[in-house]
Amino acid sequence: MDAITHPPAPVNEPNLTYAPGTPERESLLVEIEKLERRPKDLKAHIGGRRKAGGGAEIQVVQPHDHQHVLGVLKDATQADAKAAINAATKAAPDWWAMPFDEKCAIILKAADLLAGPWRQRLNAATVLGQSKTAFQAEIDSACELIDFWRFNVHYARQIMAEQPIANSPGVWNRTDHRPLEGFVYAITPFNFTAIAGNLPTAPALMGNTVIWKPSPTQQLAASLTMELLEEAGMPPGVINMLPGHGRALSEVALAHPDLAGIHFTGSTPVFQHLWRTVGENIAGYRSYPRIVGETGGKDFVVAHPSADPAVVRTALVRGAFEFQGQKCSAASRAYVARSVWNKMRDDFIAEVEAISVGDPTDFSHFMGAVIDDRAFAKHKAAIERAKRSRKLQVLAGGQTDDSVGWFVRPTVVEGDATDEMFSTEYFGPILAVHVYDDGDFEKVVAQMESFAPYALTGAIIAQDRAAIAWARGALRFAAGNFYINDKPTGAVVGQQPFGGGRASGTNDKAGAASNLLRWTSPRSIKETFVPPTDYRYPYMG
Ligand SMILES: NC(=O)c1ccc[n+]([C@@H]2O[C@H](COP(=O)([O-])OP(=O)(O)OC[C@H]3O[C@@H](n4cnc5c(N)ncnc54)[C@H](O)[C@@H]3O)[C@@H](O)[C@H]2O)c1
Ligand SMILES: N[C@@H](CCC=O)C(=O)O
Repeated sequence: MDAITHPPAPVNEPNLTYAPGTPERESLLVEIEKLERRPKDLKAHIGGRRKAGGGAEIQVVQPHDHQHVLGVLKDATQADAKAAINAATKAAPDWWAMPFDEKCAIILKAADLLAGPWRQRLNAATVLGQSKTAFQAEIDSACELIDFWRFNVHYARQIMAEQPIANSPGVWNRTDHRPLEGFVYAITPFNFTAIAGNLPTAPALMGNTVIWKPSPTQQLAASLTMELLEEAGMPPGVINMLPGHGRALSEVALAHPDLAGIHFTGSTPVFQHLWRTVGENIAGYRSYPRIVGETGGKDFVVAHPSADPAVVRTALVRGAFEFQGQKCSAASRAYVARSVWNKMRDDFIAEVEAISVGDPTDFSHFMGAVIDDRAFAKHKAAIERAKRSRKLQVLAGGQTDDSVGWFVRPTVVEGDATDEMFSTEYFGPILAVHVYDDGDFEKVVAQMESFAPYALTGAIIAQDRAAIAWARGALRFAAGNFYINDKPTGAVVGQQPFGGGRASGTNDKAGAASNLLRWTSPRSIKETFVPPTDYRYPYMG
């Protein structure tokens, strides 16, 4: 019989500093050099075998040096999709039968491999493939993914232990936390290696088999994550990874009767397209697919007249421009009281103009390049429109250059709070600032609360406790992650469960029990020890 066990309690993985002379800095550079040497063949993983997809070739390049090819993948076709779904279906019975402790051990081993021998390989892939600085890669592809894996094991065990609290005399009630019946389709974004690693593994930990489609621009780190999981002992067919754009894959997966769930992170329009397609196909599924999606944001910082200008300045620089503003949580609109703005404006603009942008393998840079030519064109168009607008003024940045890499300077635009700058997600290093008269604090909060359709992250910066309390209430539904006197980015697994409402997603909170619960379908079991043998009740006399 299985014992009731206690795996190690989760603790957050500490961030390494990468300061000059540290061993982590040296070993990251060694891994960067290895990955840069020759392009990697980024194959599909289907039923434990590596296989080239059958579609068109796609090159994965360094965003900060777009002539430098890191790897090549082939877009997955409908035939690849069918093969992957068959592999997931075939692997399911053995995976269901595997004891839960063994599933936990695979995930905990993956976390330890990543904390140890794989750390710098995955960080190097994230630096090169997604143009993250060493520190931005460390908090993502190392610490956050390790945390997701360790904390998910902890939360999954809490779910498994959850049992009915009452039993009538002679009865034992139990809950069987079953996986879903069918496969889970995990679709992941370019911007976080940790999110890409979490979305397929969370349903797998709960006993499901998975089809994983990473973003083409994150494929280098995704392929290494898959290799790491195989080294940790993930059995063939439990997670099947198909590279590419996903269109052919979705044509098959979203129409398949065994689609049991979608675990998505990415933009709001793509999520709405997936949901709409599921709606159209609803009569054809064996069960109602679970749909979990964390999507876009237009995240805010509100600075009250009592705010410390230095705190506002730092929260805006880090919150808006780290990783080129390509965090769903990035501060992209700020509302600053005029008295505070007057004290911080010049220092803030000077600080933004001094930010160094370039190849992130040069550790002196604070920012790298934006992810691809599409993102570059979108940011450039938004900046050019701001330059032409009479309602807006570009105060800092505004320059773009795609000759070597897709570089966009951190840009600050001041102006009218009803402009689309304050409601559209550009997903780049563009911060819109609205300066308001100190007496208009409550009026401005009322306007910005629902001006954008999103509700992901937001921050209030103030020293006046009554203002903080009031804003916390007034902005209750405006953000799923709300910060007081801090930047709106950098949620930590186990500390600030992450996700938002409104157009930002289903708010199932990645890395929390509420997310894992979506990948189970509980069965209630009642056992009667001495069952009745006479159908008549006592009242019948
Ligand atoms: N809320 C969050 O937790 C969170 C976290 C990270 C990123 N995001 C959001 O993600 C977006 C940026 O990431 P992105 O550019 O990778 O997003 P995206 O929506 O362009 O792509 C996300 C994924 O969907 C895939 N995809 C697109 N069409 C598809 C289809 N028809 N079938 C299957 N897959 C398809 C893409 O290839 C990619 O793998 C931003 O909007 C950002 O706010 C949100
Ligand atoms: N969880 C991350 C954002 C993930 C989205 O891109 C943060 O809190 O900054």
